[in-house]
Amino acid sequence: MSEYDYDFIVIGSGPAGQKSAIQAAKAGKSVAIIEQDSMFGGACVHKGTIPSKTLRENALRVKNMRQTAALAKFSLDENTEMVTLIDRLDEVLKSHHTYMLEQITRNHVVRLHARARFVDRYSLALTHVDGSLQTIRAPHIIIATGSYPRNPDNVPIDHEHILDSDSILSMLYLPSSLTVLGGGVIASEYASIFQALGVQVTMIDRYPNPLGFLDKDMTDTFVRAFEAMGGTWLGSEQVSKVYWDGISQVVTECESGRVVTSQKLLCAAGRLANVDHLDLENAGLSVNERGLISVNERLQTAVDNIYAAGDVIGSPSLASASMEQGRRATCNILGLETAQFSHLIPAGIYSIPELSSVGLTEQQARQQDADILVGIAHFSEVARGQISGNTEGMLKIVADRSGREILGIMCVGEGATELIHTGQMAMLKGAEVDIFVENTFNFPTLAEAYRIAALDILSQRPRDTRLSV
Ligand SMILES: Cc1cc2nc3c(=O)[nH]c(=O)nc-3n(C[C@H](O)[C@H](O)[C@H](O)COP(=O)(O)OP(=O)(O)OC[C@H]3O[C@@H](n4cnc5c(N)ncnc54)[C@H](O)[C@@H]3O)c2cc1C
Ligand SMILES: NC(=O)c1ccc[n+]([C@@H]2O[C@H](COP(=O)([O-])OP(=O)(O)OC[C@H]3O[C@@H](n4cnc5c(N)ncnc54)[C@H](O)[C@@H]3O)[C@@H](O)[C@H]2O)c1
Repeated sequence: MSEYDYDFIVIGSGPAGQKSAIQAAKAGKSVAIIEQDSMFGGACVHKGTIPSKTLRENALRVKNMRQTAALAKFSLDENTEMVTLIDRLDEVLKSHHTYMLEQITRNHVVRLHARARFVDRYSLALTHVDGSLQTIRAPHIIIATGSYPRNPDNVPIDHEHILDSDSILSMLYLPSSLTVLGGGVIASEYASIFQALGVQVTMIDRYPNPLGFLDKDMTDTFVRAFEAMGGTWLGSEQVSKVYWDGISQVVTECESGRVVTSQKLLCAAGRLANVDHLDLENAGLSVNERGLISVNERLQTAVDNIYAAGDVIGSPSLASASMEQGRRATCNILGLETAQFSHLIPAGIYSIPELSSVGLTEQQARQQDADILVGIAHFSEVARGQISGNTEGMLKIVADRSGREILGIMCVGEGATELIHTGQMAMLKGAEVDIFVENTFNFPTLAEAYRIAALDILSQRPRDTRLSV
């Protein structure tokens, strides 16, 4: 009899854990996936990606209604229940949950509802919901335990007035005003979504611009659009104290002396790796200085039979990247061939308006060479943008100084997170800027923006290398 219960044990059922388990099962291995939550799917399904994007759909509807002259002043009243704004969430979650469970069952992955901790490098102790204990062993263990919101000491989260990204959607009513602490991805998405719903939103961050990893033109467009909806962006402000006044307001004090009051506050100040209950030291593991599990390029930890994937290993902390890391961790253990991992991972921010980016920003590219060429297409120049009234956006292509090699592509505006993939594929295949000029696009489409931005670059090329355009 084997000394092991399974070939593979995966801790965590988020995007990283799921894809890791399915890949192992497809390779004919016996697999157990352990999830402490009653629901399967991790933060992505229950607290993050899917719930926030469901709310966003309704916020967009409200925003689009306001574009009709007769409804320009339309607003939701203060007693609007949050459930009406995420009315489709139950349906979306149920169908996603069913799809995931069917996939797990179809592939004979054993699902264990328990909290796992290491006993040694091959063994895990499971605490089941009824308090019972079980120990299971496997030669290969994958840690995919994800992350949870970081709550700074000076922000007393009570999940009623002062909320984090896990509890924000549990508010009963749409608030009249909301302070959003942070200028990162979660902050920008929720701030613009709530502002589009008519909530008076103030965003506060210690940095001068939100989403500092994105191209400055993109974030400037985001801030302009946010402020045009009535929102307030307060950059370069360090929050010193947050408290509920006990009556009706959350008070946010900044080191500059500025005081902001609002009905609710959302703290979106980053996320921390979920490792607290794992007893990593029993397996011979520890976390790095950022509290993350360090892995090598094969996603292997310092203990050679233990791999890790997803938010628990840090950046880019995306559902999209976590899935791919989970799959690759398993492939690496099994010696299955995978294409080289591409670092061209797109960023997609589901704010209003959407933002998306792949490769270098204009600022990053200029640091390497001041003479790069940049082509811009405004959605207002694209027939589809004019027809749909979606004229707020722009697409930018950053090319090398010859105007041929594509260094980066970024887009702001509705459809940005989809549009980016056309450029991503061109970059992955090493195509030159000309590909967007020499091929036919459907008309009218927003994708035509690629052609316009590429033509903009072609017109700036050194004379002898220009195409006839
Ligand atoms: C508000 C919000 C919006 C987001 N939007 C997007 C988006 O639009 N696009 C995108 O790509 N990404 C988005 N993300 C990021 C995305 O959700 C994460 O990158 C992704 O969920 C990480 O996947 P994971 O598998 O590493 O971990 P998780 O999804 O966090 O799953 C980890 C699972 O492990 C379980 N677990 C932890 N410890 C144990 C233990 N000891 N025993 C058993 N089980 C355990 C947890 O209960 C959890 O279910 C968003 C995140 C948030 C918070
Ligand atoms: N669409 C997406 O892909 C998506 C959506 C949501 C979340 N996510 C992922 O979730 C992760 C967490 O997102 P996040 O927005 O919480 O983190 P983040 O690290 O992106 O942003 C945190 C922000 O909070 C600010 N901050 C922290 N403490 C502060 C203080 N005391 N005063 C003022 N500002 C302060 C920081 O300066 C930073 O800008 C990200 O890594 C992201 O990849 C992705």
